[in-house]
Amino acid sequence: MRPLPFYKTTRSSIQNPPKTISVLLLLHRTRPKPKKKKKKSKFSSTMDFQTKAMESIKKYLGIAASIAATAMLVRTIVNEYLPHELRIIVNSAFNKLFGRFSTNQTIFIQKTEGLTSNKLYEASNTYLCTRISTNMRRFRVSQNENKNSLTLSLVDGEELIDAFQGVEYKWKLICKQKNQRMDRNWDFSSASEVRWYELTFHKKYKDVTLNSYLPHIMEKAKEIKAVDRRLKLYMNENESWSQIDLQHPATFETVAMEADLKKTILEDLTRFVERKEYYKKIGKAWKRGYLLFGPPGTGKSTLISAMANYLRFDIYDLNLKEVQKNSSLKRLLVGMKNKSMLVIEDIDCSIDFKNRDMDKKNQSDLSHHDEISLSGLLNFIDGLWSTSGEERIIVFTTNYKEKLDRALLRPGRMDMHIHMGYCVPNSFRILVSNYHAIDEHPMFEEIEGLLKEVEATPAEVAEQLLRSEKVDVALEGLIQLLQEKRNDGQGNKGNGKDDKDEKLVVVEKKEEGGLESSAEDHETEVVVGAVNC
Ligand SMILES: Nc1ncnc2c1ncn2[C@@H]1O[C@H](COP(=O)(O)OP(=O)(O)OP(=O)(O)O)[C@@H](O)[C@H]1O
Ligand SMILES: [Mg+2]
Repeated sequence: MRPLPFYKTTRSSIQNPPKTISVLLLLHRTRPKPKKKKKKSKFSSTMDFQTKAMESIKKYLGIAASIAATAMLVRTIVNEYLPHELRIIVNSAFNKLFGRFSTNQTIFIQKTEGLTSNKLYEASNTYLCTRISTNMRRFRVSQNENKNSLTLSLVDGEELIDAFQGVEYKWKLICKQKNQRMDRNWDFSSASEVRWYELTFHKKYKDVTLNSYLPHIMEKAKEIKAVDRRLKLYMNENESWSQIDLQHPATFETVAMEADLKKTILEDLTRFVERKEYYKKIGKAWKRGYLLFGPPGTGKSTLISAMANYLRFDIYDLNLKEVQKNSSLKRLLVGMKNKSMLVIEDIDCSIDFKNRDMDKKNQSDLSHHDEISLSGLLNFIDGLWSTSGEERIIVFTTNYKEKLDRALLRPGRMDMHIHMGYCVPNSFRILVSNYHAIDEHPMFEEIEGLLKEVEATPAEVAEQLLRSEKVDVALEGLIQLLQEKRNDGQGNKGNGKDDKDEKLVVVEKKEEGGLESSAEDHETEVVVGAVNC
């Protein structure tokens, strides 16, 4: 017999056990001995194995989750309550410990760095607005005063997944109220809130992130801002520029001109902005000149606005009558920003430009030394000014190309000469589609026939089209105007000053002496879209 636990075993007690003990003894004796189990395999069946495996996984996941939760809790407490120095020590210990197990790396992009704003944060903000999906659980929507479309953005704590060159990036915006315990080094600004982005990616893509992804975001943000920003129209008063928002709605779609010419100009502008490296290589200032000529009301100013809207360039409308001296002119030109257009309208009459010989005389005459002159303007545009900025377009307009000084027309000065002519059937179709949104009408045939006979400017045609919202009434008015012109004989083709066989002409002076020795490098004359009348 085996001794009972906790009972003092004496001979007499064994022989005469107390009553309760006897019962227990009985029970103890009568309890069937546990049968020895046959040795089985550890897992009786596959099911058993799977269940055990699941249980173990659950157990370990549970442990891992509770470790992570505890770690997060400790970390929060540390960040909230510990003094700065201690916090750094504890945090770096945490990072060392958990960093070993993590394959990810996280970059913090704070809104402010010290007192200044962080450009990378601003760029990320702009960039991420374009990456938000409307399928996200939560996102912010706003509408800017200057924009027609809605802007979507991230909300605090929401994650956004982005991809770049096959790498996945996780973005998260964090906003925190600043409190006294918050690290003073964290944010010096007076804002009551601190914000930052957390950018997480696999650590093997650290180099791609720093060398390609972040620069890509900066570049994209620049492009987005360029499209969003309001264009400015600068005008000179005395020696300084004053600015207003440029709100001219003209686009290349709405400018009424011959299709081939339009295409040529568009391609030329696009090539110009894409050729930064080429200009650098040939050692030429990154600028391009356009001379727009044609009768009043043919769309020269409209085309300038369309060019500015297309390139997203500000316009500097230089009134030369306001400028007395060459030195003032230089000051104004130097004050221009990059990515801008210098426009001098009616160059032939905006200043009493004597011919260049007179200019030379003036320069030798001390009394006229600083007086504004054509050579002063051209030399400055070609010389110092060109090298002080980038991406500049210069546009001169005139109603009388033949009156212009030869210096203005010489090759290399104005790269393209664009003739804006009277309204032709093609331009009429664009105008009528702009104003009345129609492509066909029974009266078109008569109008187009009349336009081939008489000279009417697009401005005149546009004015008629605007007279009534009813297209029939407007077109009848236009027919009447064109018939009157024909009957008067004044506007008949062949009589006017703008008597040309070609409605639209581009005379392009190609760049000379470029390193790229191709046919392009020779001076060429291109006639585009000649429409015989
Ligand atoms: N080619 C065109 N395409 C579209 N609209 C035009 C065109 N030409 C003229 N218009 C209309 O006529 C108006 C006057 O045109 P714009 O001021 O562009 O002519 P301009 O050639 O600059 O004249 P000016 O020589 O007198 O300065 C514009 O506001 C526009 O409504
Ligand atoms: Mg004009």
